[in-house]
Amino acid sequence: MDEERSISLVQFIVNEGLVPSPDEEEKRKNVILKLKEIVLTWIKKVAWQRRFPKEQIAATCATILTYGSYGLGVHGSESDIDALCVGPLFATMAEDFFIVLHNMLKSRPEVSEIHCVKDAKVPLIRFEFDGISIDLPYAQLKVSSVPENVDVLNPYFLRDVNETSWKSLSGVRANKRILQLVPNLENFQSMLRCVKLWAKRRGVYGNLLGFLGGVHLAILAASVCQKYPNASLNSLIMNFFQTFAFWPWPTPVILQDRILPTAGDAIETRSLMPIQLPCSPYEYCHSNVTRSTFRRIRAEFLRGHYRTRDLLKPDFDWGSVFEHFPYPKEYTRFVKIYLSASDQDDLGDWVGWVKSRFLSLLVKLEEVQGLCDPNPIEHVDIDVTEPNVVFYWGLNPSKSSFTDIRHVEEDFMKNLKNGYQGSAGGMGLSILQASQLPKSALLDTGIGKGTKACWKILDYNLRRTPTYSQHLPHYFVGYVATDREPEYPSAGG
Ligand SMILES: Nc1ncnc2c1ncn2[C@@H]1O[C@H](COP(=O)(O)OP(=O)(O)OP(=O)(O)O)[C@@H](O)[C@H]1O
Ligand SMILES: [Mg+2]
Ligand SMILES: [Mg+2]
Repeated sequence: MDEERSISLVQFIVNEGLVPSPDEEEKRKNVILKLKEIVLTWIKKVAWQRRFPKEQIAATCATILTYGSYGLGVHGSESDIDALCVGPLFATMAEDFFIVLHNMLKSRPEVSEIHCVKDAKVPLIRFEFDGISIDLPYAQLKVSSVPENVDVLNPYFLRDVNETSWKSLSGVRANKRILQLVPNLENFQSMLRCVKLWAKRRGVYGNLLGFLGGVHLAILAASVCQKYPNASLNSLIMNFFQTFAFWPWPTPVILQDRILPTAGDAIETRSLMPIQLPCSPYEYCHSNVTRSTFRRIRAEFLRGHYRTRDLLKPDFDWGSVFEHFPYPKEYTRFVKIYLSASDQDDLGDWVGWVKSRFLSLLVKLEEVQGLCDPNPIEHVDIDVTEPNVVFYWGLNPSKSSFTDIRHVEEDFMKNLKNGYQGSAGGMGLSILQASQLPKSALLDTGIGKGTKACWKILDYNLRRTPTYSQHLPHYFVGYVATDREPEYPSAGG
């Protein structure tokens, strides 16, 4: 039974198109090769500008290290490539990276949509290369040349690195450690692909809305793989749900590591779901989990457990585990968040900005409503002529008297206007009953009948190509920008 279920799960992953084709893989490899060539040319140019002797110019190198879902080998066709540029001590971030390298990239025919993201905790250049979205942060090592496959777990290379570089290195270091610690890489990768799909379908994926991000799920999955080194894919998934359905939060999830953190590395536990990064200084992986999202995530672990625990269930079907979360069935009331702008370009920037501040709206709604479920699915009202994006978040049914949402709207608008550099778009909040939801919101979850939807659904979690995705502004990088950093420590993000 166990084996049968594992086989059907592998088939399920393939049917869902989660594994990129060999052609796509080849394309990604080529992009990385080209990026490596570009940074090599760049570093020689910088050395030449510094008037270094010829031999030194010849000897100096910089490199690219991949991390994120690509680095773990669990990317889909829509995933970006997270690529860290690692340079030697003389190449500065402010000028050599953000000006010289930026200009070199910009002049390449393969590159489009290039933005500098300087105000994030992990500053980066974001662009499209041959149509693949790239996140390129920078780390500067205190060495005169960086070997192509530099070992960023080796203390020699980490001497005296500055704080920003340290944060930028954290994603690569954590990934590398995870890959070293999992007993069976292939099983881990298949498992993580499933877990990510499950989290997206059930509406509990994404750091920006207080759910779990790719790195959190990777550590949770790896911890189960460690505990059950010989388990099949099916058993790993079963154990994943069982483990976290009953996990005694806020006990942190920690990977078993030969190198144990020392007492000096003590970490705070203010996070509701602390998940420790598996590399020094063993900080908690930054997350935005709130009271509401905590409850939602836990309920989903439990549901997963109930759906998978009975190995002998005769009509077992993986499809039911990965069903879309039926918002209109689960909630009677919704808050509608309507965002608009005068053209698609402005809308892209505006929506990205608003999303980067969504957490404050969530916390506010939680305050007045006790519970709020931020559904990440984006809709477009095509009955309205102005470019727009609409969200529907589930609300606490027992607080039905709450209909005046104006002060929440005012508060949030104030927050949005603070620091926005583009031309601010529109934002409106209103309360809807489930029966007032547009048909597409019902269709999306398989509840509605097959009537023609007058709304278009953009699911940014599953597809990275909504109308405005080319214009994602620099604030929307999956990291919370520095000016709204929460109090608890974080690494990398
Ligand atoms: N909150 C965070 N805390 C620590 N590291 C983070 C955080 N957010 C992002 N990172 C780092 O950046 C990497 C890339 O993030 P990204 O948003 O691209 O997700 P991903 O895991 O690559 O998934 P996807 O396939 O959706 O791109 C993560 O794997 C992690 O190393
Ligand atoms: Mg990524
Ligand atoms: Mg990324």
